[in-house]
Amino acid sequence: MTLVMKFGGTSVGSAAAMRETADLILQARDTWGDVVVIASAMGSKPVKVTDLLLQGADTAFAGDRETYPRLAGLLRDIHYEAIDGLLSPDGERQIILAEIERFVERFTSLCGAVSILGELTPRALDTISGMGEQMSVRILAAYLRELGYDSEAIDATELILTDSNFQNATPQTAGTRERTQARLLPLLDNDAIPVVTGFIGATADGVTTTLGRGGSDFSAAILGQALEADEVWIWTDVDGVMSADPRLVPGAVSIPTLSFREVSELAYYGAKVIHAKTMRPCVESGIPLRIKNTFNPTHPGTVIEEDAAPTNGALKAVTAIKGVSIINVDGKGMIGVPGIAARTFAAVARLDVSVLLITQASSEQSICFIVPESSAAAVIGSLQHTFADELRRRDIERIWSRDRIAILTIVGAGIQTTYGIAGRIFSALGDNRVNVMAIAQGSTECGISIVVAAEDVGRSVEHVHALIVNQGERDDIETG
Ligand SMILES: Nc1ncnc2c1ncn2[C@@H]1O[C@H](COP(=O)(O)OP(=O)(O)O)[C@@H](O)[C@H]1O
Ligand SMILES: N[C@@H](CC(=O)OP(=O)(O)O)C(=O)O
Repeated sequence: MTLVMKFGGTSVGSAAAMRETADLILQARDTWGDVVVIASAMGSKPVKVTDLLLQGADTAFAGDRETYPRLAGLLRDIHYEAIDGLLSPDGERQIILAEIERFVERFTSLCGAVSILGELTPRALDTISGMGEQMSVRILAAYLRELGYDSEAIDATELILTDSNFQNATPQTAGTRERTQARLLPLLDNDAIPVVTGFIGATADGVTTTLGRGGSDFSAAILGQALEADEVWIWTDVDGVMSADPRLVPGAVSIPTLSFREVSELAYYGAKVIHAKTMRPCVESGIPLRIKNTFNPTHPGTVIEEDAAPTNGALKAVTAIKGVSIINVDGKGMIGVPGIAARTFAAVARLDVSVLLITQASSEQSICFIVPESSAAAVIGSLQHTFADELRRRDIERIWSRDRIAILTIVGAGIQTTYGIAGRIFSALGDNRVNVMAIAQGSTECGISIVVAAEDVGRSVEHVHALIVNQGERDDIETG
């Protein structure tokens, strides 16, 4: 039996966390036989190594030559402290310290080059930001060896073949399968434990790419699919997927079972606990996914599979994304004119901006959609250019945006089929003076997304969450 286990930044964030992680790896190995480990960059909150690497690159690009050397020192300290806590002086300590030192020097010289050239390409950003995982896997694998187990740190640049869409690369399934099986199966046959970098892959030319922020979960699913694993487990710092972000809602409860569709909707609309792309390889290969807490491993966490248990109540979780803008294209001259929507979204697509939610008034007098706040001005410019004639003729009266918007998403498989659900949600918001600016039924039909002003989002999450936990007697949501 093969189990792929991914450990997030907090699970490898310190020597103590890495000890817990190593215990979990060895226990799983006793039960499953073959275990493949994926690790993220060290990230004991609030300091995430990936953030430090990106900050170094960004400040160097801005011409600041003081910050990246300071960050290099911090990177060295974080990794050296873990090494000192895990590896003995008569073991591999010096060798691994020297390996980390080489990465720190590389970071410093790459940032130096960025500051001199005044150029920071997405390709350079991927090389720099992927180094956190390259450092953490070397420490974890060395610690497993120190405990007496055969283990090898592997850069996923050897396994995950991607396109060259730097920062958000797409894996190529066939090439990845071939490389992964060729590299990992012999190790597993020899009872070794591969410890693979999350987050990164490489183009056919061997250039490092990254799979998008939080992408180590996706790495685990990609490797699970490539190895035809029996299950993929994501180890993090909470008891699975919860009814809301526990950092925002202290009363959030763990959800024992969810379907792939429900989790995809939650992840897409901001639940950071799992990366939105993780589900696809698992769905394609029918591999169940489990989310568990490294720091509370006896808790069963959340199991995600196609046939999740039917729900008693309809609502399971609420999530929110901030930092988005609403864009409106309004005009009576749009009524019944074919192609307005197509031209609107073509204008957005030209900017490579992703649209998070769309609604259209039934009279076709307005199209409204949501984009990241950072893209709003460019989107407005592109739409004004596209519809210059219609604006002149006043067929389109106004193209406008509003910043400081949030999307609230409520998920649950029974949401469409249970009477009164939408009414209860809107009453909860209305009774608490939250103005609803737009609504969309989730594309996967198990969610409702509601657009509200950013200042209302905290209250909205709180009151909708109260509805979730007060749905009466339920056995699909744990309340303890
Ligand atoms: N619905 C949710 N359920 C559980 N955790 C959530 C949810 N929404 C947001 N989170 C946040 O996701 C965090 C875990 O993701 P992340 O910080 O990326 O961990 P890791 O470093 O282990 O990948 C949790 O600490 C929690 O604050
Ligand atoms: N280290 C990368 C990838 C990742 O998935 O990290 P984590 O598992 O800690 O969220 C990031 O911060 O984006």
